[in-house]
Amino acid sequence: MTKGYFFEEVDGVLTFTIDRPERRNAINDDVMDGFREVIDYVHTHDTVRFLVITGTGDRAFCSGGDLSEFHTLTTAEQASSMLSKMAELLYEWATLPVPTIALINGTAVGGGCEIATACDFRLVAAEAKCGFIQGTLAITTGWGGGTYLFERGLRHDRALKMLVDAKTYPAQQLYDIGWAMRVFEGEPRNALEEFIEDMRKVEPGVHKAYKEMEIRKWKNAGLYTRIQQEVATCSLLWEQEPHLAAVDRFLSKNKK
Ligand SMILES: CC[C@H](C(=O)O)C(=O)SCCNC(=O)CCNC(=O)[C@H](O)C(C)(C)COP(=O)(O)OP(=O)(O)OC[C@H]1O[C@@H](n2cnc3c(N)ncnc32)[C@H](O)[C@@H]1OP(=O)(O)O
Repeated sequence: MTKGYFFEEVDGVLTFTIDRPERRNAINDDVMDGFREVIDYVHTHDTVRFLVITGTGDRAFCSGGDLSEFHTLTTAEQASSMLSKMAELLYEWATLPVPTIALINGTAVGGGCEIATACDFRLVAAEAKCGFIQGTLAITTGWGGGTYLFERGLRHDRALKMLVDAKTYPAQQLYDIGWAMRVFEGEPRNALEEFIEDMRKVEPGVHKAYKEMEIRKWKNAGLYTRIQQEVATCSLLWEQEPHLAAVDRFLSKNKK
């Protein structure tokens, strides 16, 4: 029985894999515990030069929060507890002293898009589609993904459109609007190695210093507080009838 994730360090590359293909790699509490473990691993192993996140299989990178588990959360307070837990983990992830790379092997929706946006780089498989579909469930992003998106340098109208469309975009469009840095064909691992080839030649201390530059900017811009406000907004929407009904519709559709 899998824990729902696994991670392995090979030649300085630490790869965290979400391993719940039967749920399109949805995030539940066990996988959140995996995020905790892998973040702690980075802080205690200076051999790690790059942190990569990907998903098992070729159907999905991550389908966001596990609706079959999180549908039991019906109040703003209950939602906030789960959302805050993942938002904290993603903030620690985003502020790690190594380059972080989302190796998007398949569909990334909802919180899956938020996780990818919390990474420094996004490499997207040519057949993958990604989207902040939270709006179809009558909520906003709630793990910090909307706040990170406005920090990633996309033209404002393109970033906002991604959120308010609440739909998936094909890989090429994700590249054209500046969310994806690479679109790749074939083996994800090959695309990753090509992407980090030049970075490997640079001292880790230089990477750490550049990450610290961005983290200082985020601290001056009150990023962490803005993420907490995003969580609060999502929590309030979470307990409203439109969200609760949308989740029930998804679950009853899939109970066929
Ligand atoms: C703040 C973040 C926020 C949160 O919840 O905390 C969110 O992430 S909101 C967004 C939540 N996620 C979704 O609404 C996505 C739901 N899933 C889908 O839209 C599709 O499954 C998709 C597009 C990811 C893949 O479609 P595909 O046709 O390839 O697969 P199926 O829909 O047939 O799904 C296969 C199987 O997986 C189960 N599944 C998929 N996603 C989830 C999920 N997020 N939570 C729980 N279970 C999920 C689905 O029910 C099917 O199960 P089965 O028992 O085989 O019917």
